[in-house]
Amino acid sequence: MAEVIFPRLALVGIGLIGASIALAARRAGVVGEIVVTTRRPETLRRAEELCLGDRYVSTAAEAVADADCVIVSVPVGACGAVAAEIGPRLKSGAIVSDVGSVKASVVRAMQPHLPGTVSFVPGHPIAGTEYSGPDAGFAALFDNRWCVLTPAPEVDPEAVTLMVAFWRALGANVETMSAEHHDLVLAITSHLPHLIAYNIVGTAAELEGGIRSEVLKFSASGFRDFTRIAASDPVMWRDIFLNNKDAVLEMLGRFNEDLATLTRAIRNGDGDTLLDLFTRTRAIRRSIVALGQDTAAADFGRNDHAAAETKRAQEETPAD
Ligand SMILES: NC(=O)c1ccc[n+]([C@@H]2O[C@H](COP(=O)([O-])OP(=O)(O)OC[C@H]3O[C@@H](n4cnc5c(N)ncnc54)[C@H](O)[C@@H]3O)[C@@H](O)[C@H]2O)c1
Ligand SMILES: O=C(O)C(=O)C[C@]1(C(=O)O)C=C[C@@H](O)C=C1
Repeated sequence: MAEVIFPRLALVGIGLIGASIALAARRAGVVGEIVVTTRRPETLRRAEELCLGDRYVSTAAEAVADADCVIVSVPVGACGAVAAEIGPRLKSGAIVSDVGSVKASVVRAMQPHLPGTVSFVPGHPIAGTEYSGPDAGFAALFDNRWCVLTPAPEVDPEAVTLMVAFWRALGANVETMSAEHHDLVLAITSHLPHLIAYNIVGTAAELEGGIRSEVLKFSASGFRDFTRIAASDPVMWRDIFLNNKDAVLEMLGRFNEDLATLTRAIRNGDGDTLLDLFTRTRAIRRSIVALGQDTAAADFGRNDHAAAETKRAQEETPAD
């Protein structure tokens, strides 16, 4: 039996990530009691039906009382308001963390509301799917995925050690870095890919009637892969782009320059430029696969949900 790291864990927000933390923490046996709270009563009821926690309470302030660790798993734009609500109720010595996809703005929004008696260890598990809500959670989500922690240099190292141990127990590999560095890296590896997916699916949707229906009919795996990403939660992604504006604009600027180079190569029939880039990008894909960053856990969960979604869509769509 694993050692309990946090006798009482409070989860504020119980969607895909909050639910997966609950399931993975239970699987690992590293928490005593899990207290769950979320904004909407129907989501809280659903979390209870799914047995994600031990206690379910209607306010974040109530949930965090006496918690050893509090993990906030709500859209990044809502983190500041949650911190303002829980700040006065936190136990002295507690650890507060989050899972937001953007770090610097979340730190700016949350830190001022947290008392000096608690340790703030912001986090971001780089693992997810395009699904949302408590039903989407699964215990293996973090297996062999990265979790980045961005504690300020003055944070109690003991608190950081506990959070590292917690995420490792959940299956993740952990690295610490500054919030600003995290935001720059994630702008290119996660945020820009989502922007491109939203844009290409939007462009296809704007095509005139005849072509548009053919795009849907003949959507082969290339376009289909983009539609998966473009199905990700709209509120979550609105908040990410609004909160990582500078880093995303920096990467978008570089992207646009490189796209102009490709545009010119196609116009000029410059096959060497195309071949050179495509050869280098294939090598990158192969090294990512070799590192084991593209497999197993998340795909397992995603495929389960994808199969369920396909079945649902088939049942709901009348054959014509
Ligand atoms: N989905 C992913 O792939 C992924 C991966 C890593 C990190 N994240 C980050 O995790 C966080 C949660 O994402 P998720 O995918 O679990 O989302 P989700 O939509 O599945 O769940 C969000 C939860 O937050 C609650 N919530 C929503 N708005 C709120 C508000 N204004 N105030 C309080 N609670 C509110 C919801 O009721 C729900 O319980 C986000 O910050 C996101 O950036 C997401
Ligand atoms: O796999 C997916 O569906 C994801 O988009 C997950 C993904 C990512 O971009 O890798 C999305 C946002 C999170 O902050 C972390 C992970």
